[in-house]
Amino acid sequence: MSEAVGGVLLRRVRPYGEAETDIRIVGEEIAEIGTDLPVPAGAEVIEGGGAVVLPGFVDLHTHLREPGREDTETIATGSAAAARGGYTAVFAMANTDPVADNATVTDNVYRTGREVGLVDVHPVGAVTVGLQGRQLAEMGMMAAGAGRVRLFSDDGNCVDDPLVMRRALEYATGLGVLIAQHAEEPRLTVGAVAHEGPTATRLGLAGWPRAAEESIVARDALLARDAGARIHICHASTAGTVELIRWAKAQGISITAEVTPHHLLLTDERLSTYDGLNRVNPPLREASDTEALRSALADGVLDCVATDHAPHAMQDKCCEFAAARPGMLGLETALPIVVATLVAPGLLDWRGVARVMSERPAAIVGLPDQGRPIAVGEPANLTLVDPDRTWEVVPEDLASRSRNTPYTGMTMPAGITATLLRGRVTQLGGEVRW
Ligand SMILES: NC(=O)N[C@@H](CC(=O)O)C(=O)O
Ligand SMILES: [Zn+2]
Ligand SMILES: [Zn+2]
Repeated sequence: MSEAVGGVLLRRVRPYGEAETDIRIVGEEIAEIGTDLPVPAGAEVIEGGGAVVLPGFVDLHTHLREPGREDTETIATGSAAAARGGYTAVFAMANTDPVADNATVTDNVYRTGREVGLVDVHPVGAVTVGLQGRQLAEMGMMAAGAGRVRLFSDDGNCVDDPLVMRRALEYATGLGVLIAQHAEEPRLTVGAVAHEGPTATRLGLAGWPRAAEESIVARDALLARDAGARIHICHASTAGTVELIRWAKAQGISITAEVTPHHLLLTDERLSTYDGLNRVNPPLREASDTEALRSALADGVLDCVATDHAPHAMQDKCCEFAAARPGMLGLETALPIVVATLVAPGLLDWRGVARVMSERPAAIVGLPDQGRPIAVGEPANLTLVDPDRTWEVVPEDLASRSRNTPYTGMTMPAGITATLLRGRVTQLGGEVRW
C-alpha cells in the first residue's frame, strides 16, 4: 500500500473536462491545484496529456462472488476490475454462498476488501434470511459490525411479499439504512428469459413483461411513502419505471434509482443469435426503453449508473439460452458506455458524468469521502479519463476472473488512464498496482 514518498503530481489534467491544470497529491489528500506546479522531490508524475479528471466512481451494485463462487470472481479480482474501470468504491451484493445475511459474512467481505486495498468494498446485507423473502435478516447486527453495512438488498430475488417489504422498510428506517429492491414480481416471470415483446415472440423465448418490474416499483414507492422510508430501485429497465419514479419523486417520496450500462446501450434485438451472454435480469428491453432511460439519467429522474457486474463461468453462459445464467460483466466497460450513450450524443457533460458515476451514488448511501469535489483538502479519490482513447474489448484482457462480457469486439470510445484511492495509484494505464 506504499505511496510515493513525495506524493503524486497529476500533470495537465482537466477537472470535469474544464481548463487544464496540475493537481498535487500529498498523502491521502489533494494538496494543491494550479498550472505548471513544480515537481516535488520524490513525487510520482503522471502525465495527463489533457485527460479529464473526475471524482472516483462509486458502484452501488456489484457481484464479487466471494464467498462461494471464487472460480468466477473474488474480492481481489473484482477489485482489480473496479480499479481498471475507474472505481474507488463498490457495493458487493449479498447473493453469495453463504448469503451475506449476517455480520460474520459482511465483516469478512469488508475486511478482505481492505486487505486487497484497490477499492473500498462495502458489503451489502441481505434483507431476508437466505434471500428467501420470508424472515427479516439481522440488519442491525450487520449495520453495527465492522463492515458498517448501510445498504441492504435481496438482489437476485425480489422481496415480493408486500408485508415483508413493509416491515423491512420500517426496520431500515429505524436503523438509518437503505433498502435496494430488485423489482420483479415473480408470479409474472415464471420461466421468463427475455423481454416480453415482438423479438421474444419471434425467437420463441418466454417473455418477462415490463409490468413485472413496474408493478413492484409502484408498490414499493407507496410502501416507502407510508413508512416514511427511503427506497432504492436496482437496475431500472423500462420507460414505465422511469415514469413511475418521476411520479413518485414529484409526490415527495424518498425514492432513488440506478440504471446499468447494458440497459442504456443494448436492446433485445441482440438475442437473435441466442447467445447466452446476452441473458440478464432484468432482460434487455426495446429501443424506446433505452431512449427513456438515457434521458431520465440526463434529467435526474434516474439518479445514477450502477454496473450490476455479474461474473459467471463460461459453462453457465455458453449453453442453451434458457439455461444460461443471467448477468454480464460491467465494471471495466461502464464509463465508456456512458460516454457512448450520453456524452457523445450531448445528453451529459463531464460534470454530469461525475454526478451519475460518483456524486449521486456516494450521496445515496452516505459515503462521506467519496463523490467529493476536486478541491484542495479533499480526499484524493480520483479517476483519469482519456476521452480520445479508443480500445477494443477483448475478454482475455479484462481483470475480472470471468469472461462473460457482451461487448467482445466492440470499440469503446474512452479509456480509464489512472485511478487513485486516497492518494494511492491503484491502476495506471490498465496496470493494476496490487
Ligand atoms: N443481473 C443478473 O442478471 N444477475 C445477477 C443478479 C441480479 O442482479 O438480479 C447475478 O447475481 O448474477
Ligand atoms: Zn437484480
Ligand atoms: Zn445484481
